[in-house]
Amino acid sequence: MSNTISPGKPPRKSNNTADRPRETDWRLFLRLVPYAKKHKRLLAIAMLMLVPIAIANATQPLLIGQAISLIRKEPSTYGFFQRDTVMEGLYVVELILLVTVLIKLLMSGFQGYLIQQVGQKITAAIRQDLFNHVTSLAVRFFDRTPVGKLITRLTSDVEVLGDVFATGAIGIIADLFSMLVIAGFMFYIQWQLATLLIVMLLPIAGLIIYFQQQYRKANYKAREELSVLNSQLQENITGIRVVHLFRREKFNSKLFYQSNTDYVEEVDKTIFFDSSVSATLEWIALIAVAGVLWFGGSLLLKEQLTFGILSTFIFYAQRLFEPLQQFAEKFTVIQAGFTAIERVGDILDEPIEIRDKANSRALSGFEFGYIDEIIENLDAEESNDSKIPRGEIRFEDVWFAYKDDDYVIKNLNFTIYPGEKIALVGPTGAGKSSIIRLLCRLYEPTKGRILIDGIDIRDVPQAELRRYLAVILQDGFIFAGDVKGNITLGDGYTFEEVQAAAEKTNVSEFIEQLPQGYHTQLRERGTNLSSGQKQLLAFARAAIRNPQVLVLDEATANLDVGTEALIQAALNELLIGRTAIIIAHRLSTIRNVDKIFVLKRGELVEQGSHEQLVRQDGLYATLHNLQMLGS
Ligand SMILES: Nc1ncnc2c1ncn2[C@@H]1O[C@H](COP(=O)(O)OP(=O)(O)OP(=O)(O)O)[C@@H](O)[C@H]1O
Repeated sequence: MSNTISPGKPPRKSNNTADRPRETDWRLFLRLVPYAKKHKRLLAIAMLMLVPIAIANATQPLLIGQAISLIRKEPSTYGFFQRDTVMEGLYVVELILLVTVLIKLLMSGFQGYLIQQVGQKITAAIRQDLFNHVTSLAVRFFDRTPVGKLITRLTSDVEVLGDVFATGAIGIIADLFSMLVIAGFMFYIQWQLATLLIVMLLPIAGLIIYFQQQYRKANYKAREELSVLNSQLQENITGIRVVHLFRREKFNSKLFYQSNTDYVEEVDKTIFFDSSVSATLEWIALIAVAGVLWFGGSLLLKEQLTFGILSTFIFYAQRLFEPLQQFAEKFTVIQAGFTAIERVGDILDEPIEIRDKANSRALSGFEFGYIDEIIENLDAEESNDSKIPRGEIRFEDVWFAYKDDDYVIKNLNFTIYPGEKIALVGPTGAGKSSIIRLLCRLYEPTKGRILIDGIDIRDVPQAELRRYLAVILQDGFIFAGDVKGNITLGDGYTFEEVQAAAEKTNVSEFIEQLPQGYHTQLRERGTNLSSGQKQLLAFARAAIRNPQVLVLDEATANLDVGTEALIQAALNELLIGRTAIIIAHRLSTIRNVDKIFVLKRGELVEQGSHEQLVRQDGLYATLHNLQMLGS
């Protein structure tokens, strides 16, 4: 067996942490298109309704102007309204006005409902995609991303996106369309006044766009500060016991105060830009009316304009700026929505570092279902032991760094043969758990490769690899749900299989003592179980999966001596014909393994049986002697 202890040259690592450029609004908007496409029909109906709504909207000022022209018997009165009496003409005007009001009222309401419905569906789809994406990301991503930050993006950012639809802010599209129709009507009726209003509109639109951009920047920062705030909250809640035990309340409160103040400062900036937009629009609408009165008045005096048309334009001046004013109201929500798409997009764009190879079979001759076959063979092995032994693990020139060139595993070469029981020992931080993480492909080696039964683990689908290997950690993680669910973890095992797995690992007695046995509800993170009890469940969880390789990372550290002996007896049975890797600090627990690998600062410095290593008088012997002294 090859075992290269001398370290080679560390491999070079590429630095690919280039900043992603900020996306434009248009590109952000396009991100929603694939989601919107799924609701084409509903959206098409909503968009079609824009036409009658906008026409009804633009007709109303015209009708009011016509009523005035009728009363004043002006030449600008349309022939259609010139009836036998003025009153009759007015009735017609009012009737049409009523129809336009009804169209606007009913259609706007229905359109708003449709858009909100689609919006909520889109938001739900984005939330689902985010969840699926986040849970597929490599562990490395979670090392560098605080949980609170992720939770903010998954909950409140997605919620903000939902608000864009829920508050009707999306109606801005209808408002903009209305502006276009109004502009068309104005030019048709009186081009000079129409030009005046459009000329006033353009610089204001520019100013609004400027404020909008500033608001976006400030809002992005505010959301970042909120993430920091949430990370702190999350950290304090999950670590509440340590906070109390070490009296960190005041100290943490000060830290929180700082983050809270930073957040408020950023929010203040967003309020400033938001108010600037509202204020600008408030006075510009009045100036537009004044402009129409001044210019229209002079035309009227020269008898180039009638009172009817002047009144129509006064209404148009208001209507034209109305969408912009509404924009100001919806502005905050829309901009916050863009920030949310940007932040959510950042996560969705995060590449999935560890993927299954699309054509793994072609690359390595690996057959999909390989692990299934092994498991079948394992079942059969109990009665028939003529099968080829499997469960060989080989590390070939493996290097690994969590970040940059800070290698925690250096030039590792070893082979674990089928059915062998191996122990990894070494001082704290030597890299024992990192080896396990690499073996399960939670991280990829920076250099070198890991083989199971001669196949590179990168060529094995992750789901199969992780069924092939079962890992029991010191902290058995518990999900909210019952005991049975925490053993099956959503796989379709029957109740009998769950019971059998628990019996096989000697944990059935403990489960049956729980208030409702296998149906006892466990709280999130298993707060109603002791650390040892959580570990016991982890054994049943591993056993039911019938793994070929079992990894125990300080798996019995939380158990009392009696329970540990019981589990050990069960393990001895379970491990027959299977490969095992055991990490243990208490060297007495691993005395009987086939081989012990001794690690020091990521390097394999010694290997052999307990007796051989004690005789060798190296690091293992020192650790062993120290423990003997202590006991
Ligand atoms: N997620 C991580 N990001 C960065 N560095 C890490 C990470 N996890 C572990 N390390 C570093 O890698 C080195 C090896 O850690 P590892 O957990 O493999 O040690 P170990 O031998 O299992 O230690 P212990 O006996 O204390 O469990 C340590 O120096 C540790 O600081």
